[in-house]
Amino acid sequence: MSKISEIEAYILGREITSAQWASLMVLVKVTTSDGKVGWGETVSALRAEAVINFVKKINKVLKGSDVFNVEKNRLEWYKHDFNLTISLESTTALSAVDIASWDIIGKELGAPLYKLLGGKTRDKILVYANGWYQNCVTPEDFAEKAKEVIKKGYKALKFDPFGSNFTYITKRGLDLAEKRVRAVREAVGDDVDILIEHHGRFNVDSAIAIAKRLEKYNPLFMEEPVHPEDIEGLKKYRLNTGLKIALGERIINKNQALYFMKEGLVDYLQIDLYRIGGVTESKKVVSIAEAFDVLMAFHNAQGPILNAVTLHMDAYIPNFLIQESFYDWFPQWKKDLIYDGTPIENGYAIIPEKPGIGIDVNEKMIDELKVKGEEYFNPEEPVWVVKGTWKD
Ligand SMILES: O=C(O)[C@H](O)[C@@H](O)[C@H](O)[C@H](O)CO
Ligand SMILES: [Mg+2]
Repeated sequence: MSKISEIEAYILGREITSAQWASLMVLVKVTTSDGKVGWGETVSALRAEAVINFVKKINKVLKGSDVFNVEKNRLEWYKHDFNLTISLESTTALSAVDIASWDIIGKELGAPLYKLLGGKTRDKILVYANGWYQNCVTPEDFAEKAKEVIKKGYKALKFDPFGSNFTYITKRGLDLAEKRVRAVREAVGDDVDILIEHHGRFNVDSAIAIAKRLEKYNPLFMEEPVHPEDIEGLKKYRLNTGLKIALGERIINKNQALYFMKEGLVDYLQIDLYRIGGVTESKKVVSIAEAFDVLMAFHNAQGPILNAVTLHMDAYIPNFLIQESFYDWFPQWKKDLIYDGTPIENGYAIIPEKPGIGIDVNEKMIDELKVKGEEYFNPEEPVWVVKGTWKD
């Protein structure tokens, strides 16, 4: 039996790049009694230290457990934690341990993760670019950077054109957002999909005004148009607009996901393996989504291990729309950490084929990348924006 002998977690980072949250990652290492190692990764947005503490608690609960028993191990933590399904810190810590466990399981069985999940429904993964618009302020800035994205072969790109507008969008803010979107649409042409990111920061009347102004540019979807807890607003948005709604990156349990689908409030579900419980829980949500004809567009905005494991989910699921990718805009150390193991080719990601998650971690880099002290914080710009875009 492959018993879990040690679960470790480190905050890794170097310089602040495309955004603060993208400049850190929490790396989780699971080691078994027979020396097998699995890698997981989880959230860092202002919670890195808290998540590390939860991983230490999970280590206490799961040490000695069989790494293959992913359901039992989850239930064991659920039994002890009492708040697993309502605590982001707890669910992200467990998610990383779950991802690392599946990495070991694949290595033990000599199979890439997608083969354990359901094989290949697609041979490569259509991706959309994010992170490409760092420091873009004017419409010309956005157009110029968008052209570079298309030159790399991407067929879709996402961006947040709303600057520092929050809750209520001003007329000036709406005019400038439209100019930015129009500039991108003109730069990329009609055959490339543009996806609008709101970062869940508007009241519903602003979100509806935005939809009415931007629908002529035919966005593939409108992501998190209203504040994430504003269910009544989302219902009103659904009644007043015809655009597709994408959401889910903040969902931390399958019951929340079910609610949005049961109420018809989501077209494209963006759960993230690092928030909802890793591979084990994501598999369940994918099946619920399939039953509601909801397509998957996994959120994937952290680091290279999370990116790789998400590609295995994309490989097998029947209800796939498109995959988010920051890969080409990762700080170099994130690519070097996995020997640049999951490159994007002409707008598609290649599915890793080696056993487990299918990437190798450059362990020699870990010590040098360990962040000492407090996470970086910039009071001028929220942690979740692409750096240098909280401007009008
Ligand atoms: O859709 C996305 O990729 C996310 O909204 C990112 O833009 C966030 O900034 C990040 O997830 C914060 O942790
Ligand atoms: Mg988002």
